[in-house]
This record gives sequence, structure tokens and C-alpha cells, in this order.
Amino acid sequence: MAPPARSLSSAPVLVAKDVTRIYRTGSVEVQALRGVSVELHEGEMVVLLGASGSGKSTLLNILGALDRPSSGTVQFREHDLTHASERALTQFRREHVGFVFQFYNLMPALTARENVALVTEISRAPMRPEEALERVGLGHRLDHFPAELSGGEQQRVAIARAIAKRPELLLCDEPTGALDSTTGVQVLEALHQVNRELGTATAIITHNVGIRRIADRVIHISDGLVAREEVNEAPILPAEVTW
Ligand SMILES: Nc1ncnc2c1ncn2[C@@H]1O[C@H](COP(=O)(O)OP(=O)(O)OP(=O)(O)O)[C@@H](O)[C@H]1O
Repeated sequence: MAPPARSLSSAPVLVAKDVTRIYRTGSVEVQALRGVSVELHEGEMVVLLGASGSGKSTLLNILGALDRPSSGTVQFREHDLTHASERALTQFRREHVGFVFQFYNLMPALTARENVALVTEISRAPMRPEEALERVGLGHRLDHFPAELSGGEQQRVAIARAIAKRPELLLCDEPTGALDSTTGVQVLEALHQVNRELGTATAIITHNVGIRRIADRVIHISDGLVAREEVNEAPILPAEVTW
């Protein structure tokens, strides 16, 4: 049976208001975001859907404080990130945000366990690397090197690394973009399980419209704006996604 939709009445973890982002390269300006307002709530799984170039990655980078908006505000709980120092933003990312990217960025000379331990060693109250890997179904692959793992398994190590610090936000940019449908579903299952068990507010960027059905809420981005939002009353399980 499909899990129940999360309530939007849960507390907002992150609130972005009227965010714009202009990239300037020489005399050329690209307005990547034109006034985007979004909220991410505790326990929620949100899918950001939009065509190539619509501004999804730009938005995710700003939500995760990897980049700053040209105008507008971003607030994490009671903290204003817009005017925070670089040091405060680094601390925010380190303590509260897990990132998952399309290419897994694992250290090839380290095992799965060691890749996760890189993060747990600098976190305040992390889970053990073994627990993080168990949560993504890789408890039996602790001592394998990335080259000994499939693409989907490597991405699950990247997810374990992202969640081991128990972040309040998990931001994923095309996490299944390099994967076939079977391994892509396994990655979505890992993200779904973490979201449901740990209550981590999770945002997933994708072009894959099939994936939108696992979300509690879908935010459609078009030409640097939120074109519309939809709430899924009955999200489906990742195993039911048709690619
Ligand atoms: N560093 C940059 N410098 C200049 N322009 C940029 C930069 N990054 C992105 N852009 C431009 O901003 C716009 C939005 O890009 P963004 O990567 O956010 O889109 P996207 O929706 O994530 O696309 P994709 O699905 O292809 O990854 C595009 O027109 C892109 O060319």
C-alpha cells in the first residue's frame, strides 16, 4: 500500500522568498531565477521538475547555501542565510545539509565505509558509517571499493555519506540521472526510506516525470519561475515508478 502523504502543516525547515539569480559572464547576463518562492517542510519529499536550463540546479545550490541569491531571502528555521558570513554558511552546510549529485564523487581509494567515515569524523552527532550504509541496503558491502560496486550501489554510498550526519535537509540533483531504471529505483527506495524513517526534508531534482509520483509535493520550474505546485494526496512507492 502507498504511504500516506506528509502534512504540509509540518514546520518549514527552509523558506526561500522571491529569489533571483543572475549570472554575469563578461557583458552577458543570464537570469537563471526570476523570483522563486519555495518552502521545504519537515519530513516532506519534494520533487523539482523542469526542462533543461529552467533553473533547477541554480535553485538547489541556493537552497543548500552553495551559492547566494542575487536578491530575495533564504531562511533556515530562524536563521537568515542571505546575509550570513561564509563561515556561518559553511557551518550550516556541514551540520544541516546532505547533498547527492548525479555523479557520486566518491574517493576511489577508500572503501564504502571509509567514504562515509570521511563525513562522520567531522560531524557533531553522526550515525556510525555501518548504520548509514545499512539504511541504504549496503550493510553487506562495507569494505568494497567504488570500482567494485555498481552505479546504483555507488550512488547509495553517496546517499549514506550524505545522511550519516543526520541532516535536516537532503538535496539531490539528478540522483538517478546516470542510472538505468532498475538501479534508479533502488536509489529512489534508499532516498524514500531515509525520508520516511529519519524525517529528513528531501528535495530531488529530475527531468524524469515518472519520479514525480513518489513525491508529497511537486514543484514545476519553468524559465526561472515556479510554474505551479501540486500536492500528491497518495504518493506511490519507488518500486511502482514507471521510467
Ligand atoms: N555558472 C553559470 N554561469 C552562467 N550561466 C549559468 C551558470 N550556471 C547556470 N547558468 C545558466 O542558468 C540557467 C539555469 O541553469 P541551471 O543549471 O540552473 O538549469 P537546470 O534546470 O538545472 O538545467 P539542467 O536540467 O540541464 O541541469 C541556464 O540558462 C544556464 O545556462
